Amino acid sequence: MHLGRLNHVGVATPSITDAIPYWRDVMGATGIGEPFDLPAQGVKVCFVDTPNTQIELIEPLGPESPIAAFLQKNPAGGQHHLCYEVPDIAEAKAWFEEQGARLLGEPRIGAHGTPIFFVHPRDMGGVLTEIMESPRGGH
Ligand SMILES: CC[C@H](C(=O)O)C(=O)SCCNC(=O)CCNC(=O)[C@H](O)C(C)(C)COP(=O)(O)OP(=O)(O)OC[C@H]1O[C@@H](n2cnc3c(N)ncnc32)[C@H](O)[C@@H]1OP(=O)(O)O
Ligand SMILES: [Co+2]
Repeated sequence: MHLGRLNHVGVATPSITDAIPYWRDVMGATGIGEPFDLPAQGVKVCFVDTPNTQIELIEPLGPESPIAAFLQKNPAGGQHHLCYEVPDIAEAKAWFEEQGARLLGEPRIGAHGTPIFFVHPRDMGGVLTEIMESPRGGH
C-alpha cells in the first residue's frame, strides 16, 4: 500500500446550506460545488475546493444516515473522515484485510463516481478512513 493523495476531508454538518456562508465568507472559498444527494450513501454532499484538496461537506439524508449518530454526539458537526486515493481499490481492500482492519461494507461508488470503502476508526488510530480509487489512475 502506498499512501496516496489526500482526496478530501469529510466534514459532517447538520445543514450544508447553513455551512456554506462560513466556507465562502470566513474562509474565502471560491470553488463551492452544487450540493447533491447520494441516497445510496445516506448523505447530501457539497465539495468545497481548497488549493490542494477538497472539503467534503456531508449532511444526513434521513434517520438511517451513517452520520446520524455522529451528529447526535456532535450537534454542530465536525471533522468526520479523511479520504485517500489509491490506484486500485481491489488491491487496497486486500491489503487492509491482510492487516486485519475492519472494512465497513463492500466497495461501492462514492461521491466522485469511483469505488470507495471505509476502514473502521478503531483500526486506524481513531480516524475514520475512506479509501477511494483515484479518478486519475492513482497519480
Ligand atoms: C461515500 C460517499 C462519500 C464519499 O466521500 O464518497 C462519503 O464520504 S459519505 C460519509 C458517510 N458515510 C460513512 O461514514 C460510512 C462509514 N461510516 C460508518 O459505517 C459509521 O459512521 C461508523 C461505523 C464508523 C460509526 O458508526 P456509528 O457512529 O453509528 O457507531 P458508533 O457510535 O458505535 O461508533 C463506533 C465507534 O467509532 C467511533 N466513531 C464513530 N464515527 C467516527 C468518526 N467519524 N471518526 C472517528 N471515530 C468515530 C465512535 O466514537 C465509537 O468509538 P468508541 O470508542 O466505541 O466510542
Ligand atoms: Co468522503
